[in-house]
Amino acid sequence: MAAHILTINAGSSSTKFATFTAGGAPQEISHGKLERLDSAGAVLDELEARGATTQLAGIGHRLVHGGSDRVASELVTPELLRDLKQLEPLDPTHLPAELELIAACTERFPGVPQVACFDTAFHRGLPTVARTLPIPRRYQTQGIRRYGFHGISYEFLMEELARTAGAEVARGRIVLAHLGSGASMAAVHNGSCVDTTMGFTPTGGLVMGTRTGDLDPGVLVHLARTEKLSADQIDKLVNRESGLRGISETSSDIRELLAHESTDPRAAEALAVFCYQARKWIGAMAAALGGLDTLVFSGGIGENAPEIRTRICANLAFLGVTLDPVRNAASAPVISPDGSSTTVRVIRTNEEAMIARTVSRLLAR
Ligand SMILES: Nc1ncnc2c1ncn2[C@@H]1O[C@H](COP(=O)(O)OP(=O)(O)O)[C@@H](O)[C@H]1O
Ligand SMILES: CC(=O)OP(=O)(O)O
Ligand SMILES: [Mg+2]
Repeated sequence: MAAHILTINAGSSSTKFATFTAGGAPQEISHGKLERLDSAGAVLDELEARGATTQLAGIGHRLVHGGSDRVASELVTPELLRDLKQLEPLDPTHLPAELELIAACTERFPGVPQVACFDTAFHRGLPTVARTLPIPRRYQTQGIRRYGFHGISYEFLMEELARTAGAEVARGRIVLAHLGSGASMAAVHNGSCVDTTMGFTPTGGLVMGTRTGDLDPGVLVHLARTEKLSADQIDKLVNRESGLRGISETSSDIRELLAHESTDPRAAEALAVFCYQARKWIGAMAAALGGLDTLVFSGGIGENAPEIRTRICANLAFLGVTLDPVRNAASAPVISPDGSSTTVRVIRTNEEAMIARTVSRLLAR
């Protein structure tokens, strides 16, 4: 059996993995999804059982946070791991588990090169005006600023857009909407990201499955005082108990909320807030770009929920955004009518493929 590349994408709600051919453009051999497993060891046991770990030429990992210094993918070294360990408090939802997986791979597959791909790298060129958070300047030197996330997905979407719609379209004013259990948007012009909804952590921006997104900081001050919430309790509140789950009191999953919205007003309200906020953020990103040529829907929700896309795009005709109902219902590659001033697209993201391409490129050096 020929050597292959294994990619591991440890997201907040699941771990996705895939294997690809090594050498040349990576072709997918297999992929799968693991629901939450308790330990990195258990993840690797499962991958071994599924035959994903034989003949490894390299392993690629998604790392949600790379801090200020990691602006491109790189080979995993002990120094890199030491640096990343320092960043753990910035993203307790993703980073500790990701670093544990790398350590477990080092132990189990000694000598197999590993590559770290950072979600933050796509946003490295954010203009100062977009990356500056309005707190005292001294905190900037501690790295407190907007980073932006989902960058591996955005990189893939941009490559797909250039491949399917052409380089000129990919240079235009584009809003990429990655709507999954974590959700964010990026505003891209001339191939560079000029703004994004997530901030210092993946808790910011749009309302999500279990995360608040942007929230008046005064709410947390109030709760810290009245309920004496600790930092860990606030973390749990804003990352795991809020968003769609918090509003609906039942589920963080759009499918379940859609199934119950006619009988449960809380589910209906959660969906309404999600779609309203997504629409508002598209408007904000379009304002950052000075107009909109292409809107891309992606992620589990963006790719699979026509009803949600319809509700998000309602009232966006002033931006040139309209949907063709038949195309939208089919989740076609283009879901706007012919001749629209703004083209609305659905692109299935593939973070694993993007990671595999990166591993292949770095191993070829
Ligand atoms: N057919 C569907 N209709 C509506 N929502 C869907 C559908 N399939 C998936 N989703 C939504 O996508 C979310 C998961 O998105 P995904 O991008 O796979 O997640 P992750 O952020 O874990 O990578 C689910 O919580 C669910 O709300
Ligand atoms: C950055 C982020 O929120 O990732 P995910 O959607 O995979 O949780
Ligand atoms: Mg994801």
